[in-house]
Amino acid sequence: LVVQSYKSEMEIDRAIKECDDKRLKTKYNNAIYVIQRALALYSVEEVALSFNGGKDSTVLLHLLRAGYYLHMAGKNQSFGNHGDGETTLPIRTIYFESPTVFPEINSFTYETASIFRLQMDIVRSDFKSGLEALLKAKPIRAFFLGVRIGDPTAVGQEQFSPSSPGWPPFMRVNPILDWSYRDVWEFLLTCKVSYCSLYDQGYTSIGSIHNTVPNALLSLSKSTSSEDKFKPAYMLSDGRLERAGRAKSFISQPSSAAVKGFKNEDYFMKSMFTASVIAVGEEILCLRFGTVEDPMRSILSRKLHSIGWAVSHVAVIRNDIDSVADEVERQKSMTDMVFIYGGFGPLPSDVTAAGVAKAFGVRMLDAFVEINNWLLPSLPHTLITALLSPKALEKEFEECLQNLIGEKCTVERNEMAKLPEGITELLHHENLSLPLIKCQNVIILNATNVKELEQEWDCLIELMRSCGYLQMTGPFVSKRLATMLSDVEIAEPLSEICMEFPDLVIGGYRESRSGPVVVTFKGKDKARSSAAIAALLLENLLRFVKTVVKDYKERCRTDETRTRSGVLIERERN
Ligand SMILES: Cc1cc2nc3c(=O)[nH]c(=O)nc-3n(C[C@H](O)[C@H](O)[C@H](O)COP(=O)(O)O)c2cc1C
Ligand SMILES: Nc1ncnc2c1ncn2[C@@H]1O[C@H](COP(=O)(O)OP(=O)(O)OP(=O)(O)O)[C@@H](O)[C@H]1O
Ligand SMILES: [Mg+2]
Repeated sequence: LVVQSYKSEMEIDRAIKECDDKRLKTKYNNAIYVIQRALALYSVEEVALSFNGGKDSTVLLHLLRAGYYLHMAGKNQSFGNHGDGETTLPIRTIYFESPTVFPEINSFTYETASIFRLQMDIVRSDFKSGLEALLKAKPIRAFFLGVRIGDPTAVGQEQFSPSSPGWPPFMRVNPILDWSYRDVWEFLLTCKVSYCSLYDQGYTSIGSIHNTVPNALLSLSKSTSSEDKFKPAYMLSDGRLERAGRAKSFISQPSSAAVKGFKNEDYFMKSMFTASVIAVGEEILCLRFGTVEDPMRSILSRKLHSIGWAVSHVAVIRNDIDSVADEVERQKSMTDMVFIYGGFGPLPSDVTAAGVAKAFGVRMLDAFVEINNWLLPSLPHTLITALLSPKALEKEFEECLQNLIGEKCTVERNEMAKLPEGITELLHHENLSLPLIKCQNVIILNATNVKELEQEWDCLIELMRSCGYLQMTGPFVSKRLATMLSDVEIAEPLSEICMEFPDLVIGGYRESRSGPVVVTFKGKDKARSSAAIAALLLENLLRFVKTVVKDYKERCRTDETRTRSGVLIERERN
């Protein structure tokens, strides 16, 4: 039995007011201000606390208790008291209980609800439909959430943010949006409130049982094993690594990115990792000069194919922030990973990073301030995957640039050191003079030619593989058939084969107007492509015979010597 330490809302307020941590006091006062604004805007029935037993929502619960107490005190009204000295928070609490939640989180949530006498609604469907049903049944207009800057879901959010398009209408109130990992632990420890026991076992951010492990940076032994002992979460000195115990999830979003002419792409894209490749630059677009070739696009696509990824979209766009932002915004939600290059160099015309920032709705960093003393922790080899603090990040990038171009860099250096705020990770490799920039699922490559691209790719693969960002699957195998049959003649048998082989992408193109139609079969399993080809040949046998007869008749009529007998020549290409 875990006995939670009970603290009254007055004690919470007092603990902060009496501590000598100025930063925590400021964060606390701001959060209380946001809570009080929300309580002034909405009635108690119209607000709800979104609570899931995580550390951030535990902070939020106690802030809300204190905030509600102060709000009522301001109105000279008393807080709900049961006469037994215990108080209750009359704000509805919502818990989305999932079957893959840690039992420790679940029991902490229920225990907390019981101790603080929360009216807790348990929702067992997904967030969106759960919220839809809830809003129909209850007068809720705003939810308090423990979202913090740096959380993947925080991008573009403010302390008051309306729900996203496509979600039911409500206000998201984020009182601890600007709190750091350290602030969260300062608060929990200063107020001496209970938190879920998993945080004492090395968990630093908790998702589902399938994607969360203790944070390896808290491990007490050198080699990681299942019997490892871990330090408690509050010992993590670098909060940027809070999510290091979270596996990256790369579930492909149902992709509507069409690869023209490919019949099975919907099925295919859903079961594959997909990437888009975006080239930025007037010179690549050939809009004005029409001369520069860009072999990088096809090389990048081939490299992606070689690790089993499908390239679902390739674009060349103009060198301006809005074009980059529009394209990145579309592609980042359509594909698993976006690779962007060009528009990036020691010129003030660099717009790629600014466009990426705009696509995510974040700012570019301005002038840099001194380096934080907790920058560059001694991480495994050359990789820093942390979400660096904006200032530190900028400085770090700037230093790399300075090493690279030395004294020559003047004004442009500062321009180049600007990076999207809060979403940037720098990927360092000893063979790269400049780190690669990763903004969530967008990778900004610095390469300006094929040789540089190949080197960056090798480093990227090594780095991404080591931290699980890029899932390698088997390479694609592609087989081709060339036929002199007309498009109309092959359409029907091909669509039948497509239905029979949904795991293959089957497409067709013409090498020239009068040349053969080339049918391509792409998939992970060579035997499946061969089987599809065999089936197509069989399917065609009858039509083939018919065509020969028809050709013969036509030739007799027109005296034409050219045969259209549709000889199928099998070629193979890996
Ligand atoms: C009360 C509530 C409101 C939410 N509102 C939105 C929203 O407006 N837009 C959105 O994309 N996600 C919304 N979500 C989903 C969250 O962004 C996020 O997916 C969820 O908290 C799960 O986070 P996790 O995947 O890190 O566990 C909401 C979730 C909750 C609990
Ligand atoms: N299953 C859920 N039920 C109710 N609210 C949730 C749920 N999942 C997330 N939330 C809301 O979203 C906020 C942010 O979730 P997030 O996972 O980042 O933080 P946490 O769970 O509180 O802490 P941790 O980062 O340690 O997991 C939570 O504080 C909570 O308000
Ligand atoms: Mg969580």
